[in-house]
Amino acid sequence: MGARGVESDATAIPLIDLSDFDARREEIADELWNAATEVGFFQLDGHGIALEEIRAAFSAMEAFFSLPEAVKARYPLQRALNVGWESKAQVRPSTRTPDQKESYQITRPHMEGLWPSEEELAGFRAVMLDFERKSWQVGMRVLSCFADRLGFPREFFTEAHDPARPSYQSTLRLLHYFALDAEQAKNASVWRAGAHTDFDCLTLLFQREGQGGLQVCPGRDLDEPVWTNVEPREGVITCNIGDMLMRWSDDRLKSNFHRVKSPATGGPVDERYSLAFFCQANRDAVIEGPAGKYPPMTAQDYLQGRVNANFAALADGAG
Ligand SMILES: O=C(O)CCC(=O)C(=O)O
Ligand SMILES: [Fe+2]
Repeated sequence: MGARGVESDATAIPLIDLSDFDARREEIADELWNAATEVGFFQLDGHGIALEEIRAAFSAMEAFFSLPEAVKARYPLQRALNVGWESKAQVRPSTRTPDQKESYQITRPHMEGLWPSEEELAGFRAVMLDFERKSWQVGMRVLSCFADRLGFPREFFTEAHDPARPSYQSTLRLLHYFALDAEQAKNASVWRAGAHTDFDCLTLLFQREGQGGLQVCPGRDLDEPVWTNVEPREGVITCNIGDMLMRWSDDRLKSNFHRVKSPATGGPVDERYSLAFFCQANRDAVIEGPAGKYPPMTAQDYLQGRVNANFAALADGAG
């Protein structure tokens, strides 16, 4: 998975319009189900988050990452709680080198002492909390369609991702991929984000036009992966199914590999920003599929198992 691999644009990433949701629920649920069972990736339009709100979140994120390193370092990543700032600290089993990026994680119940002060960055906290809530609403809408199709009560996943509970662990992640000089850009072992699947139920990704690089590999077990570019479109949300929902659906919904490659321009590469919202079920939610394919497990134990497996893979040299 560390190699550059074959690239093709043969796989279409479905674009699904959520507008007029209540009246069109059945039709939308069909489209989401087909995309999630076949490709594992889809894009959303008509989702109700205004372009100005998305732009405001990107501006606030840029302002955060422009703070001096010494200020950002006051809010360091707390791995166990998935909050705070890291830089070049994420190593993937697929590449074994640190992703060339910095990120800042927001997980509502655990932010004490981790917000930059109003003097350091006025308005940041309010913009981000608002954006987190709006992203959550879109995520829950999509998950309610999967609940219908899986035979769960419609609000089943909304209750499992309840932000009012201390066990809430959905996360908004701000991502800044560094500019690369020509040497780094052509170095095959320099990765923006190495190939991985997400651990959560559903990921919502906001990208900027002209700042591409996300590639997906539909078909989880391919020995020879074929990578498809996901073109960024402003205002469109790119979604993927994560491992937690794959397990919860008895493997019917597909969590697929994806990565962020530096574009092969032959020269230096500009920086890139993206925003990801991870719908990750509350720690005490019990993951149990309708057909009982896997034994029940809490979301906390599930995630811990995944994190441990990643560390083990890094330690024993498996890719
Ligand atoms: O920045 C991107 O386009 C993708 C990020 C991603 O896959 C992740 O953070 O899990
Ligand atoms: Fe991801």
